[in-house]
Amino acid sequence: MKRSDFPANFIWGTATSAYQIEGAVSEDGRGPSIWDTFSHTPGKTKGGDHGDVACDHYHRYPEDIALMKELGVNAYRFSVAWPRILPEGRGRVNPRGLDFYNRLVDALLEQGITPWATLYHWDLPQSLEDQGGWPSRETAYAFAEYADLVTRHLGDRVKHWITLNEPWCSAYLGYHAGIHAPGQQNFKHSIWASHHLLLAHGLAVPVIRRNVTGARVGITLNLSPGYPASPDPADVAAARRFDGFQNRWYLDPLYGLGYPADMLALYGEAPSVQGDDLITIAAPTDFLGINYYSRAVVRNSDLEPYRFQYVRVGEEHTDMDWEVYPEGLYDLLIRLGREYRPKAIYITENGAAYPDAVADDGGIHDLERVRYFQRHLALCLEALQHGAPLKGYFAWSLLDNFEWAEGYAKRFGLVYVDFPSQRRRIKASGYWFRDFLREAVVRP
Ligand SMILES: OC[C@H]1NNC[C@@H](O)[C@@H]1O
Repeated sequence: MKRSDFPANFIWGTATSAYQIEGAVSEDGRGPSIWDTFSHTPGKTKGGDHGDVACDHYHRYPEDIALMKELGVNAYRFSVAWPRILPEGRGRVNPRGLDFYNRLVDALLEQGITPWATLYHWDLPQSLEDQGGWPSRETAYAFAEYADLVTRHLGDRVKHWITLNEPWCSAYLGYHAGIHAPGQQNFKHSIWASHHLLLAHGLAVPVIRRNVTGARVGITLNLSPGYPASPDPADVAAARRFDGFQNRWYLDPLYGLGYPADMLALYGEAPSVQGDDLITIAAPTDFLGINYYSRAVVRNSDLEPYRFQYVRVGEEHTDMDWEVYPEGLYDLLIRLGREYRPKAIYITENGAAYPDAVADDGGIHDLERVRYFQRHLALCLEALQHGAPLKGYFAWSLLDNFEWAEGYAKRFGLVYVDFPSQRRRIKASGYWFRDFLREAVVRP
């Protein structure tokens, strides 16, 4: 499998997010986000890690763009930090926050790298959380105002917009499991949050189209194909419930099907739908972003409310203890193409954490990660050849960074970051990606 097997106009990028790499959390007028609060709450993150400095990308972005250039990517997916733009979430605008993204976008374009901007990658302004957060409908309206402001300022140069990153994580991990910010454990709030996140997306789509000539708008979901642990009908039904919990709860409303009836019955908890919400949420988009890491294998369980239990399978696992299962990406791409028929699909994240270390020769020989990318890209190609509308791939991540509750111990980067010194070193996987991308470049 080589680059030239893919369409010549296939997008090849790397991805990051603001809170995971920027640092400078109190600089140039940025306000606090729920992740500032959560990561500074004792016991919430491994080793008390937080994003105060992270990869210091706020100051080092020229060096990081030079790394993207060296890798040979033609696109870069980053997120805009809402609390940098609107420190209180609404109202007062912070011009220095806007200026950072102006400089970032200009520097990317100067290097011939197409900017892909995610408007929300989990760093909700704390003041909005204080007023109810995503369980409150007001937050969806605040998001639409934020999207309007940002796209009016960057839309002349940024044409690719992802409204939300992984609303499932924001709603479930943040409001029910409680392992992500804001750390609530309230099922009803997580259902309301999921609805207001989708509503926020739907409200923002027409705003982005109005502000950005030639906009390409989509959303990014973290989707996992679910497989039953056995052919037992109880396990098969559990896999269907997992699929509803993880995938269909978001895909169905986004593609005009409303919330899945089986899940509404299972939950016994209706989202706070009002008026034309479901029409708003199903606003036509130009692409579906997929973040794929692994599959889920589940069996039946009486554990309420989801009534499935994960089963650990497979011989090979990453440092996150996620099974390496590239076949799941193929299955997912084929299913989505057939069942939801998105105009286009982009893999907006795919990658793996491994316990990387600098070897005596100064290199980082992350050959497991090289294999991970090779195997997943091979199945991307197969899915594409079998009709999946796959148009691009973003490796997660450009840099080792703040892996949320896992802190800095989980390294996903193509580039190794020595955090005390902030020195960047391209890993073997980065050099592999570079050579893969160079293969099809027509030499003058
Ligand atoms: O866990 C790896 C990645 N998954 N998707 C969202 C990103 O912010 C994570 O770092």
